[in-house]
Amino acid sequence: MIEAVNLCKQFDKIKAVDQVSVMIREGNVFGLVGTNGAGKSTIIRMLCGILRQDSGTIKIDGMEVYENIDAKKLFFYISDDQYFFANATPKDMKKYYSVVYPDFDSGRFTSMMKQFDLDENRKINTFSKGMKKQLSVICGICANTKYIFCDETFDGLDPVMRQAVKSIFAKEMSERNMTAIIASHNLRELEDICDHVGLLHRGGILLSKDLYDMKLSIHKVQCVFQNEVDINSIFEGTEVLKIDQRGSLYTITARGTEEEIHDRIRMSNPVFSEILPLTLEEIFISETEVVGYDVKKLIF
Ligand SMILES: Nc1ncnc2c1ncn2[C@@H]1O[C@H](COP(=O)(O)OP(=O)(O)OP(=O)(O)O)[C@@H](O)[C@H]1O
Repeated sequence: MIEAVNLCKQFDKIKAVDQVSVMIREGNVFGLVGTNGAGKSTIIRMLCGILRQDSGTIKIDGMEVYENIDAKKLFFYISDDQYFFANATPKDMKKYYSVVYPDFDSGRFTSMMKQFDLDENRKINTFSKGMKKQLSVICGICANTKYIFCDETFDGLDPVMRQAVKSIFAKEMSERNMTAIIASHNLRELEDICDHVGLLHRGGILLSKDLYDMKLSIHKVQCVFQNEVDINSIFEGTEVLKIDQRGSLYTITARGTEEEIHDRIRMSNPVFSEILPLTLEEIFISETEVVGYDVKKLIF
């Protein structure tokens, strides 16, 4: 488990990270989403022990991470500006990582390179940006670490490759309970892979939720009633996040289980009612609107 409590980091006058606390459970995929400059990379760099926090604590499996080799062996970090040795080939990087990570799977590295159609013997500095990203992902997966930190890893990959990488991640999670922390400025990118999303804004966490819980606890219903109704009295005692009315058609987003919402609507004799699926984007918009933020400006 990774546990960070009240992390703060300041660069001169810039408060890059301000009192951030996160708990990342084993086997989970934690998405860190936020605009440019929100503090995502700074948090990941602190979690990896590259930067030292000004205050707060970070524990990976109970160990401090800064300058602690035992803790660092537990994870692989794919940074947004990946580093490879000058003039190195993928084969050189494989040799290097085999020394750093005791469980590095060299056989798998070779077979994944073939699968991704990358040449192990070609100089990495002749690779395209996307090819370098693919190589980093292959190195990260083959390191066989318990945790993997990814900073904008899907950026720069074409849509087919993005899906391929996501399914490799999903397989690692189901087969060996790998835990991933993925930073992205795009919420849509995280929707199909994350279990938990933290929304970062100006160095602080605005919202941090389990996607499963979120999807179970907010619903959108579309309905038409026979007579004039007072929506607020139908939903009395529960929080209505949004009401949209077009003629006699209401679209209501409210907190509650599917059952609870259906029951309330049914009591008012609707002509028609249907629960509609909510995207992660809509959930975030609803959740942050109620605390006074226009999330569309922050992440879309
Ligand atoms: N080494 C540094 N020196 C000075 N300021 C820094 C440094 N690293 C980050 N910052 C500042 O800290 C803030 C957060 O930066 P960070 O790179 O963590 O954001 P981010 O959310 O990862 O952004 P992006 O999506 O653009 O990569 C920014 O204002 C940035 O200018």
